[in-house]
Amino acid sequence: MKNITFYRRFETDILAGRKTITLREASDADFVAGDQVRVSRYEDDVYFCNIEVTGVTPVQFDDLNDTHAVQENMTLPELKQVISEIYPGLKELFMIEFRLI
Ligand SMILES: CC(=O)Nc1ccn([C@@H]2O[C@H](CO)[C@@H](O)[C@H]2O)c(=O)n1
Repeated sequence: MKNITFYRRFETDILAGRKTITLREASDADFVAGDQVRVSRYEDDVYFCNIEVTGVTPVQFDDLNDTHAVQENMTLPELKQVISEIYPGLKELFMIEFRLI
């Protein structure tokens, strides 16, 4: 089974179904719809759930909108700030949509 990690501060939102996408750089977006993926925390690799990927779509940083923010359980300025910290200067992102399984 493939694996993906999330920063631990997002674990609660993911488990509650409040965060249903993640925006990643290309090297971290090697998934296709239907993939079942093991999810663990980035900091300590502790497993916390499995997800099914429901879609992978390229998205430009400048095209991020309120729908993306809602799917991340953030405001749009918060989301842009978070992404700018994780991927400084990166314009081409990939939206990985998922659901808990
Ligand atoms: C090693 C590494 O890059 N790990 C990442 C990368 C991203 N993300 C989250 O995805 C969304 C958009 O980027 C935001 O909620 C991010 O915090 C994450 O949890 N863990």
